Amino acid sequence: MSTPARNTTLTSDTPVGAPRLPGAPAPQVLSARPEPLALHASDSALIVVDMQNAYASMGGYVDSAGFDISGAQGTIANIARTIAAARAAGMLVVFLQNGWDAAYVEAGGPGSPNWHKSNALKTMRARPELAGKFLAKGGWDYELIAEMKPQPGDIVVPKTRYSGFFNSTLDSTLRARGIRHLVFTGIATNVCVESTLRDAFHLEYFAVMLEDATHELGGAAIQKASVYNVETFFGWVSTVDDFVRSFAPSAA
Ligand SMILES: NC(=O)N/C=C\C(=O)O
Repeated sequence: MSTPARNTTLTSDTPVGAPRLPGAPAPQVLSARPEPLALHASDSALIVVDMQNAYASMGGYVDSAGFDISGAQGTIANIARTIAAARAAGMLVVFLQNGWDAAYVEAGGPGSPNWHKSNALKTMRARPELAGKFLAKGGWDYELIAEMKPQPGDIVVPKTRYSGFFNSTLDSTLRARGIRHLVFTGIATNVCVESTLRDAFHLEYFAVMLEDATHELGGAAIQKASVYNVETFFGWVSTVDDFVRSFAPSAA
């Protein structure tokens, strides 16, 4: 028996996806790597991760903390296109919203690794003039960006850590609706998108990330590494064009 060469991505043309119940509608086939995915709008959700001023707007947390988000505008346009296609197809749209109460109790105190690793909390401690500004519920930084306002039928799930599944209603919200496939977009590819997608894998969801609808924190090599991780270990990788072609062909 031959073993695959190192760093070779195994591919196949046969679509994969969650088992289908008898009588379930025929799936769409989404072109993806390492193989196509078979999913239907009714058993899938579009997950829009943390498209808040903190992560996508100049003057927000990550910009103020020194990360380069100059490329985020293209990502915003691509996510808006994906949301429109999902809504047209009748696919559930879920917005994750990251942050804490205004007193930062939910952020954890010094006994929490989050208190030590969160660059929002660290930046506010280093620059007291910014205290209370980042990721606090009720503030501009916490708000979803103007281009991504939820519409009736969409669901907003607040979260307090990088993974959208941790201490949140996300899993029960999806299971109650029979969702088995998750389509990931948002910021940041290598932090909250990947953390949530990894947890999705462990919770038996089939997860696909639209690589041109995500933006990294840390540079192009980080984006590439995260895409590699998803494609090789945790799920599938596709593009906005392929998603729109599969679910809203008249908009493609
Ligand atoms: N939404 C994210 O990926 N967040 C990344 C870092 C942070 O929230 O500090």
